[in-house]
Amino acid sequence: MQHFINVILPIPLEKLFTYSITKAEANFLKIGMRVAVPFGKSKIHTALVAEIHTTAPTVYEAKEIHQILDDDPIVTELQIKHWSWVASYYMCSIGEVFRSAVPGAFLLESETLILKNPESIVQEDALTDEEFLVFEALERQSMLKVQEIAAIIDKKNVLPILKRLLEKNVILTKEEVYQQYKPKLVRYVKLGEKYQSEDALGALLDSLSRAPKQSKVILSLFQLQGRNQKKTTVKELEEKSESSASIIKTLIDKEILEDFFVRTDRVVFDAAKKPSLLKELNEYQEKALQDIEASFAEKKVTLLHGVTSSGKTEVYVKLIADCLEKGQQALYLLPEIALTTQLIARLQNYFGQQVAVFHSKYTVHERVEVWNNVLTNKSKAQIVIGARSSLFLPFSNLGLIIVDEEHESSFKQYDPAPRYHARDSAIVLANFSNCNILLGSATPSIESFYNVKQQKYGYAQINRRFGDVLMPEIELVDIKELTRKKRMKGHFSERLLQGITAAVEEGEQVILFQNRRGFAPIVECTTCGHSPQCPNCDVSLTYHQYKKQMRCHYCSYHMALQQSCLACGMATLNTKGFGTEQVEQELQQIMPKLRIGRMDLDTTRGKHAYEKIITSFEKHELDVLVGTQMLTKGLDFGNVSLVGIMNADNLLNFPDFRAHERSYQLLAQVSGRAGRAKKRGKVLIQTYNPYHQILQQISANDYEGMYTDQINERREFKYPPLHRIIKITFKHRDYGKVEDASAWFAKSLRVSFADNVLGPEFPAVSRIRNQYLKNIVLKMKKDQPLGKTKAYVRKIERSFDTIGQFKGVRVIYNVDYI
Ligand SMILES: Nc1ncnc2c1ncn2[C@@H]1O[C@H](COP(=O)(O)OP(=O)(O)OP(=O)(O)O)[C@@H](O)[C@H]1O
Ligand SMILES: [Zn+2]
Repeated sequence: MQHFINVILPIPLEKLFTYSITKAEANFLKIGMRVAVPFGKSKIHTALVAEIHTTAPTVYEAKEIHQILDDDPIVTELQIKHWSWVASYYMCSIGEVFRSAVPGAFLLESETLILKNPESIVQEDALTDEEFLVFEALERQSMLKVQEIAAIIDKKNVLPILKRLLEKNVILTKEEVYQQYKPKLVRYVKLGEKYQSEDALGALLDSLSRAPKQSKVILSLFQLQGRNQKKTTVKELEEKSESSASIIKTLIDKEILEDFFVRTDRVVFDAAKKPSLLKELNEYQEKALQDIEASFAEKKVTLLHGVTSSGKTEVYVKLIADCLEKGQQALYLLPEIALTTQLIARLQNYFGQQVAVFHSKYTVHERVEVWNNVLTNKSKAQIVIGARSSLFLPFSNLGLIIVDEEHESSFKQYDPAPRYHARDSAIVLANFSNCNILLGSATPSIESFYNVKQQKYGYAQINRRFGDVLMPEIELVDIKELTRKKRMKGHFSERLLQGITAAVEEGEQVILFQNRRGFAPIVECTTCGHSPQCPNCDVSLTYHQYKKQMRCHYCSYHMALQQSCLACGMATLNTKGFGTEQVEQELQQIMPKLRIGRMDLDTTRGKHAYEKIITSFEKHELDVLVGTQMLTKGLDFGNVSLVGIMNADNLLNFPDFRAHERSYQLLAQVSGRAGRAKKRGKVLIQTYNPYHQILQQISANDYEGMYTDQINERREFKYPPLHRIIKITFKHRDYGKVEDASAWFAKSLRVSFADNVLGPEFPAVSRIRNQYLKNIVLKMKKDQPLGKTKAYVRKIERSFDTIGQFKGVRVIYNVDYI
């Protein structure tokens, strides 16, 4: 009898590929192990075993596998089941899900470039002979392909060796080097082990009396440590003792000093610190908790709808504690992990070292570590906090998923495939894992609230803020009149300036929100009307005053600000619109004494930049924080009494059927940062259109009213959650090709779906990085069988692929989203 495996290759192949294996291999292999397989012209790929069987493929002859890479599965069968759901629902291949789900180091192939990890301190005696050979080869040549390494050490089976070296942090794959984020190691010193006792120390100082420079180093170390009781870096010691690196090195060589390295950015929890007791819930939180538990008992997805600062996090903490008590794992999904230092600290405070953070910005090594800890159910990874990709971790005993801020649009991945929604995929994962799932938000998505209304989801509510602080008072400031009468100071109304002054005089803090970064979104010539465009994208360039640059926010294009118009040559360039940078600058001019900070993509690029701004605002080193929507995400500042929204209108006029819902959510979330701890907060919203329905609903805190309006609109215009949509995007450098390809596709779709096909239409930004884009939207009734529809669309795509004229046009699917 012959044996075969079907494997998942990390590439966009529609089908699993079959390879032949020996009987012994069949006995050894398990689903979820990796194998190295030949694919295409002499290429070796890492593939994942998905099925083991005895049926030979009919249309091709199965090749043999190259080798087995794992001793135990690294992926569970449940994951494979979940990944195939993701692939089929979001119309991509399971290989694409596999590729994005596992750390890059799991996917070595013959072409992968390997290099030495420059940050790592390698203990050579901890390496096996073979590992050492690889290490040595990389000392001589900085970068080698996997197949070259195989040749050097004369071994075909090189992948298992590389796998171990990756785990030991000795080597890196090339992709990793290109990651924008590099971990930083700081070098510290302490007194050597031998000199810890008084006697030994005395003897040492005596013996050093003839080496004044060395003894000065030792004395400086005492001074530094004595004063602040903390670890001393080599750099500090060098400066303090006015010595050189070589003197310190001599002392280290003599084992009088000992150096050690600490990663500065890793989320480490002080093991010595005792976890805090959970807070006692108030009666509203308690009631919500009971409702959630009752709903869990009925196996329902449950929505916790609690106003901002109602203490939802403490309810999650209770549920997590219960889950751990049952010996199960908990997953805490967040929209953007970079923005959550506050939350991580809060959870570590309760659960100590059981909290693991999974983060795409972490090194491969760290991601592999979390992966393995989750797989083997280590105590270090009982709670995983992570952004959307942590959904793909190898949980073996998942008891609870929390989707915090479930309404957030960043749960949707747009590029590359899988173009999935993490909340919806989490619901399916919970179902497959038979575990509880809680969605939480102060402003639930229309979809989730609809499911509550349909009684598909359970529901729990907290209507008041913790500590009975009132919801902030919201005031709309009509700036249309003020602008006409020229009574604005820059972009500030008198009312807003008064508010800021009053708050700051009381020793309170202010948050100002503007939805655009940069100084001004558009530069326009007042003579000829020309405004500089990005040469690669169909958008105007944004003016950034600080760098005196015009920048494209879609690609990285930038140019120096021109003195005169490129079209007509007149020196009449003017800015239109405004961004956070301008808000900051104007306010500083109006109130020079104010301490103002700014938080947007431009000020938070460095790894710690974000944390720094938050911390200095928390410590009240700043009076005012100006920022983009980064400010909205779950921040908890006690001293903010005023939130100012500079201009609500640009949010509302977005060309997306979710624009009004999003505006409501965004405004409610920013407003929610005001008055959280003691006294009632105030929100001032500047707008040209105070009668806009959404602004009225925001002022009245009327979520239900907003929901009713939106659901009616969605019903009328056939949008989710009442209808399903698939957006099909066509992409190519050639304008004409995109036109023809999309027209052909739309015509084919119309044969079956008639009026339910919209477009093709160019999106608002119809060219990005020199690629033209055109969209078709397919709408479906809820009861129309989804699988059949998708299969039909795929069939059209297959015919499309055979048409030579459309070669190279990319077809991209987005399900449920536009
Ligand atoms: N039971 C409790 N005992 C003491 N303090 C509490 C309790 N519940 C909440 N708090 C405090 O109230 C504040 C608001 O709570 P929390 O941040 O959990 O609200 P939230 O509902 O998650 O808000 P948002 O949706 O705006 O992020 C926090 O500072 C928190 O420490
Ligand atoms: Zn561009």
